[in-house]
Amino acid sequence: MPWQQATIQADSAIAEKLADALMDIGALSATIEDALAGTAEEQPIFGEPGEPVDQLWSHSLINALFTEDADVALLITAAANDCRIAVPQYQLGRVEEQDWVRLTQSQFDPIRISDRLWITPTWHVSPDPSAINLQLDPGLAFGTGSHPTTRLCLQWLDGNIQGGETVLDYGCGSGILAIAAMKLGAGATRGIDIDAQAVRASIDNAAQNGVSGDFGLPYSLQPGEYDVVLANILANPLRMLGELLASHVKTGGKIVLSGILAEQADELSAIYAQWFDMEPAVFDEGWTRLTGRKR
Ligand SMILES: C[S@@+](CC[C@H](N)C(=O)[O-])C[C@H]1O[C@@H](n2cnc3c(N)ncnc32)[C@H](O)[C@@H]1O
Repeated sequence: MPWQQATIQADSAIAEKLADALMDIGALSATIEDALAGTAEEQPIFGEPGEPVDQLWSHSLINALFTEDADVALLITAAANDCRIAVPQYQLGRVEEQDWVRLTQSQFDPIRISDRLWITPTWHVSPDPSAINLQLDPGLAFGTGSHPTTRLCLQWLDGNIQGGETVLDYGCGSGILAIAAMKLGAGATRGIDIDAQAVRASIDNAAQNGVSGDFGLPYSLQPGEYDVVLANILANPLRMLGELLASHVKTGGKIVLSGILAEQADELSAIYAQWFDMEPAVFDEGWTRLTGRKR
């Protein structure tokens, strides 16, 4: 069944309200994007829990999907009336029925972390069968290896795990870091996440990869010290979790922090310097990895 797609130009001040009104009035979906995406004027916007983003792009586009028989002109007019704005300019197109699973899968290729470490979706043949291949499919939990924050941690693991280290992955998401650590030879490994769905995904992904990490919610984390603690979360939780994370690192052990924007690096490094001898930050696409050795 094909659908009708309206691409609507919207003032940033009204884009969110108009998208909501379109949904209320019968659109199947309504997403907002940067009208300048893919150009030099593209405007990245990052949000943090507890710091809601009240800003949209200066030029926004709403992509709204409607059934084949919907009177799109009438619906957009009604939504505009709801928002008390003039009927916006829009273009109408058709979205044909496709094999959506295949289309989605075609967007995920194997990711090379290093010569010996690859992240490969299950439907792909591994590019190098002799390498360490993590089989991970995109799912509901964060962590497919494509995001710079994850990649920075995987590169650290690849360069630093020698064998037998105990590892805590705090904010494990898909479990990718814990699983990579185990595949690289780490010893007892624990993964923690506040999201029960992430814990479930980590358990499933570990089984898929033939390793058996111990994953759970934060309350299940017992006092104990690890050789390596990884936390790819975001600056705000990392600010608050410093003391807790430090308490789980052995003297001489390592902390690896990611999910930090480049401009937040100095501040976060100063916080963790209370417990760790911090090392120079490493940057990738505007994101930062911080590492330190526990005193
Ligand atoms: C950016 S994802 C990282 C996932 C994975 N470790 C990776 O590197 O790709 C952050 C994860 O941290 C979890 N998280 C956020 N705040 C947390 C907290 N205070 N305690 C535990 N987990 C948290 C989120 O649910 C999410 O799964």
